[in-house]
Amino acid sequence: MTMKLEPNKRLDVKELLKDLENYRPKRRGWHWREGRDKVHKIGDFEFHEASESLKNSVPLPGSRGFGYIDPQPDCVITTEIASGRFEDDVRRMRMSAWHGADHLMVIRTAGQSHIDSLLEGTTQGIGGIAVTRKQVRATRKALDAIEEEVGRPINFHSYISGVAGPDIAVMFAEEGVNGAHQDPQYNVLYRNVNMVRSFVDACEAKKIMAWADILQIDGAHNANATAMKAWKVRPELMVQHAINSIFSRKVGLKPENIALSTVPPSAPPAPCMRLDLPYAVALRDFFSEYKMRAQQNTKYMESDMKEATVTHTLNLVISRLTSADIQSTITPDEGRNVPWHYNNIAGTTTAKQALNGMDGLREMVKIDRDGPLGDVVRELKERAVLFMEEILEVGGYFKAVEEGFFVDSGYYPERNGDGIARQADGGIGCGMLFQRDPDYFAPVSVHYGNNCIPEEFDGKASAAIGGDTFEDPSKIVFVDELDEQDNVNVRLAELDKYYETNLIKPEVEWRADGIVAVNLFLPVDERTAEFAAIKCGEKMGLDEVTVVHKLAMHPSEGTYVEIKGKVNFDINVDELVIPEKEETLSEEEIRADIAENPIFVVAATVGQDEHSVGLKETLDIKHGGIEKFGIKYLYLGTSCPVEKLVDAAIETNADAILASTIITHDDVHIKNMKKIHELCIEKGIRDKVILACGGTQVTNEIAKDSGMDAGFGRGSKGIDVASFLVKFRRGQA
Ligand SMILES: Cc1ncc(COP(=O)(O)O)c(/C=N/CC[C@H](N)C(=O)O)c1O
Repeated sequence: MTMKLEPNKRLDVKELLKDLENYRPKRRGWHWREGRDKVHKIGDFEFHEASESLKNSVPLPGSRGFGYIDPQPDCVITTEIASGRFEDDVRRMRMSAWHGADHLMVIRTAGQSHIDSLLEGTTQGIGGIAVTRKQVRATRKALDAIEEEVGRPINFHSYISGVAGPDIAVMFAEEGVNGAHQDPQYNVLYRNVNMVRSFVDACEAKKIMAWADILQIDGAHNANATAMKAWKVRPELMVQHAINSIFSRKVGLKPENIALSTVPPSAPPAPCMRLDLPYAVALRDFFSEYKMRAQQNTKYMESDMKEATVTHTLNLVISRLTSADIQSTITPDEGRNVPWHYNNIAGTTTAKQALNGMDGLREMVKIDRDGPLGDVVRELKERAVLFMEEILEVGGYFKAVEEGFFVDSGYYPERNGDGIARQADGGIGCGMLFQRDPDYFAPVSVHYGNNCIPEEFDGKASAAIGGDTFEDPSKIVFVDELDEQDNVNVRLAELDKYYETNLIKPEVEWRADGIVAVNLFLPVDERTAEFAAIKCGEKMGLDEVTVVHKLAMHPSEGTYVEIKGKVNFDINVDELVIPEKEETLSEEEIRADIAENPIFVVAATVGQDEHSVGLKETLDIKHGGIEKFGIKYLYLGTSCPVEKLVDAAIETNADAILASTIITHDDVHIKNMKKIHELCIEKGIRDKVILACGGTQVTNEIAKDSGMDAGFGRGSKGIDVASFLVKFRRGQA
């Protein structure tokens, strides 16, 4: 039943859908990363806040300089995926897992909170995904295979809220969901579900979550995103955390499964550290027995992905200066539209990179509680306690909600009277609560509150039905599809020519959606640039061109614009001309050949170029350069005129010239390569000397087109060059 994934094969959605009715989750409950409390020796370094490494992963690009290590931070890292089609989301989950996410959160389709039953089948979602049993089961089955592939358990997460909360809790427990948001305050404040109904439902839902060992995330972060000035609700956020946490404890959730959803309430250009760090400290003072789920604040995210990433990084500094058991990421394009594949990865890798970089920060930097931070911490706690006291004074939580205590834009005890007020006798589901009869009996194994179990069942309520679905999964009713049109099979059929074929199209959310993004700069004001950019996209042959981001570089000098549009072609990969990848000879073979037939090389960084690192690494023995294989060389340094380099080759009767060129302004790298080639012809040595050029923007194709015998791009090493020289001399390259 378990799918097997091969790294060099795409996930087969059709195989995933096979035999779903018989799929059973491998395990229940939340998984924390392994090895969090030990020192990890990874590459040349020790990590003090890391966890076990992955079996398969994609390291950060910068890992190239560190032996391609990919240290995994100690905390769980989340990415939220919900393109609306689960069959595309599972592919994106696989990509995210390889980049370090082990908590995959699926946000529900708009308004699912108001649906008072379970959705069945796999309908397409809007701005989220229709969370149905089939979608959950298919996703958990895919994650079973993905976690095998990366070598780390993955937590699958969604939401237990809305009027069908308890039903969803049961389905999640049956299907092995590992984490869920559950906070009755969310229903009340943001979905206007009747407050009494919400708390009664929450008793049932939380009881079931406790049984299934599902980790709970609360909903306090929403006040952040909803309040006019989020930093003003800091006292209230702690009150909301307190209410949901103690309520959850009373129902039976264990503290280590109660995660507070904490989001730094502000962002630059505000002095966000001075507002958010004291808050993070105060929160952790109050709630040290629970887990912290830190997340970037989505409220201040605009369409500028770089800006979003910098704010995200500042949030991560707070996590490292205080604590985060789960670091949930937000995609940098959250401020634009439904997140795109590669932006889920971008959010994940921002977290991984920053947390790697700040490993052990608290061993060096201490929070100074004697300075201004201490005063703010105390003040925030006082304000929170006063808020809680006033709730009691007015007659309790429901009364306080009716009086609009929550999400008021005032900095409590200030009040601006613009809080979200709900009536205890109003909202969705109002009047739908019925007192249980004295002899009420529910034949289920997990249930909240009075349950008068008949003597004959000896305290085992579910014995009345021979066991319930928690005990006997064969009793789960699995509905494959309800809607003949809106289901995954129809979607797969529509795109059949792009599944397991040689045809591909660019995509950002869904397979073959054809969407591409183009970044351009136009030397005009913002308004003109917006329309000119669209025209550029159309002239490039894109359809449905829209601007997804624009930023004035100057009121009149120019504007940076990002557009998206659809291509109306697909690529047949079989028709691509892909040059054979150069196979590198073994070290021994290279060394033996050089020992028999020495090679002498002259090398320099040419033109006005001062970049020397890459060439030095290619040459000297310390970095595995060509010297390591016995090749002798004369290094002429940087900014070396090509004439001087060619003359040196003549004087030393060199077998090869190695030129390095990083700068590509005005295609200077190409011009220099051509000049070396022409000079060698002029001086009558072209057929006696091997010409090779390296540089971050150099490819083998560009170099050969410019008269070189080979080109070496980013990431090339000494052995690549040495192997080429030997093979070329043998006439094999
Ligand atoms: C406590 C709670 N319950 C339910 C829902 C979702 O409920 P609907 O299906 O009604 O949208 C949410 C949503 N939060 C957004 C996710 C955020 N990006 C996060 O990571 O926390 C929620 O916070």
